[in-house]
Amino acid sequence: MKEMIIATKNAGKAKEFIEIFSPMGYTVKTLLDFPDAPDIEETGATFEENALLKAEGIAKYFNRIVIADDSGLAIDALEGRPGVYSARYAGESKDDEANIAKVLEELKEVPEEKRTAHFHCTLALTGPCMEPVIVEGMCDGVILTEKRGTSGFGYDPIFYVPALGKTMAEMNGEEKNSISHRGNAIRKLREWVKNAEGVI
Ligand SMILES: O=c1[nH]c(=O)c2ncn([C@@H]3O[C@H](COP(=O)(O)OP(=O)(O)OP(=O)(O)O)[C@@H](O)[C@H]3O)c2[nH]1
Ligand SMILES: [Mg+2]
Repeated sequence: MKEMIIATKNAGKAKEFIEIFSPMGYTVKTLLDFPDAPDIEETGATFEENALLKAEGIAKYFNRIVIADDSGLAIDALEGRPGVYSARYAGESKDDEANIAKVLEELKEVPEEKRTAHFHCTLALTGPCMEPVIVEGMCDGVILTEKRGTSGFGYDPIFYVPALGKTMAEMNGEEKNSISHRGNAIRKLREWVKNAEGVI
């Protein structure tokens, strides 16, 4: 069995990587399976810098190829915030509910037509003796005034995708992966992974 390591401790991301890579015959492991793996500080100013920091740190620890994901929500009316701070927007405890509450409070006076937003996902794949591969995916949406749906994670309940007429938390895994920033980025990497079979 082929095994792939995703350098993430986020269970929501882990589920989405498993959904996409399992049908390709990969057993997907994440850092939730390796509690002793080091914590990599996300000190970068961009998604790409943070994805690279996580991928390089964890590839060195395992001495093998890994993939890292740095992602977040950029809200136009908030000049792109929370951006790279999406996970810890309301504090270091990384509380999804508190993050949503903070965004809704900040957008309180903002009318529907100005509540446009975008999810970004940057993936970095790297390992010993190779140049990193970087891909990006995006998804456009609108921030609602209250939560809808219970699936997914993070800001999914307030992120409405006009193309499907649902919030990301109202979609099943297949629907979300078909249009999401992460799904779009993983599909770009999938070609690279197919061509590198036997190396990963
Ligand atoms: O509603 C959402 N649906 C998504 O599909 C999604 N993707 C990212 N995000 C938000 O952006 C942060 C990433 O920050 P992040 O890349 O640093 O990841 P993280 O700290 O959660 O885990 P790790 O991979 O670093 O271990 C996450 O925590 C979420 O708040 C999402 N929210
Ligand atoms: Mg993080």
